[in-house]
Amino acid sequence: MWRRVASVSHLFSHSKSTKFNQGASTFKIWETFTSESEIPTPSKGSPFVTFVLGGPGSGKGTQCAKIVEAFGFTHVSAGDLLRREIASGSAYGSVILSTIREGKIVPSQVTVELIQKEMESSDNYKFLIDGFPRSEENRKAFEQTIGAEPDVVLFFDCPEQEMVKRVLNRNQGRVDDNIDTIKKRLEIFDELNWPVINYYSQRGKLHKINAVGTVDEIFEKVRPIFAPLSTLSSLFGKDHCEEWKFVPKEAS
Ligand SMILES: Nc1ncnc2c1ncn2[C@@H]1O[C@H](COP(=O)(O)OP(=O)(O)O)[C@@H](O)[C@H]1O
Ligand SMILES: Nc1ccn([C@H]2C[C@H](O)[C@@H](COP(=O)(O)OP(=O)(O)O)O2)c(=O)n1
Repeated sequence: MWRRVASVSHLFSHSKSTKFNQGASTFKIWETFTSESEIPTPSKGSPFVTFVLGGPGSGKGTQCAKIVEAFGFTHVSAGDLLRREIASGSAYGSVILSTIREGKIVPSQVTVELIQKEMESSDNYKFLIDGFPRSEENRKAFEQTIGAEPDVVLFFDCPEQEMVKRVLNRNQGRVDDNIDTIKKRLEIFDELNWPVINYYSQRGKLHKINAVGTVDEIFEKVRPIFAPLSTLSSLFGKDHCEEWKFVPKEAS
């Protein structure tokens, strides 16, 4: 589905101590990583995908905004896409609304289709997929439909009490930000999201982040995970984004 116009992926396959000569200077990249398994290694022909996991109110959306600002990702929030679909009055709208109201998970086919459209309409190659996958069914549907594995998986680990407090204070008028629906969402999170978290943990892709603290404190734990991407920018300048640009297959 995706084609890389030109690739610099070979840079990602070096170990953390690789040195690059640039003029008089020698750059060492990946030094913020502590192990090989933490190095993002986008595969040829795929977008660079980061899944952002965590319970309701754990701060996923807040941290995504910081990552977008610092590292130029495109933020694709599954919850926002579903809410947009409801607002658009589409055929799926009423089913999505009642599912969200009950604190349940919308069928994967619907969510993956919305994510796919959003990715295909973007010029970017770096995506933060926020609030997805929320279940093994979500995960498998994405892999089958989009044909991509995530390069990085973030998991914002937050105590339940803190999540409840944050959601009740969110004040965005969401139909699911009330105590009854939150209880249900937390139950569903416990039941369906842990298998996904364990799956990526076993594959060495999971970055578990303690989500308690100020927004800036938490972001300082997130920043090193993406540092190699900004090292690439400083080595190659903004044009490297163009080199990585993805175009839909049909247009190639
Ligand atoms: N570190 C934090 N400390 C306190 N409140 C936070 C923190 N991060 C986010 N929030 C607030 O908590 C609420 C939920 O955050 P949000 O990013 O929307 O969570 P999620 O996307 O995981 O549901 C928002 O009102 C947000 O402003
Ligand atoms: N992969 C997803 C993501 C969200 N949803 C639905 C169910 C969720 O309770 C709502 C809101 O999701 P959103 O990620 O915006 O909110 P929280 O992280 O739960 O605060 O959307 C879904 O069905 N499937």
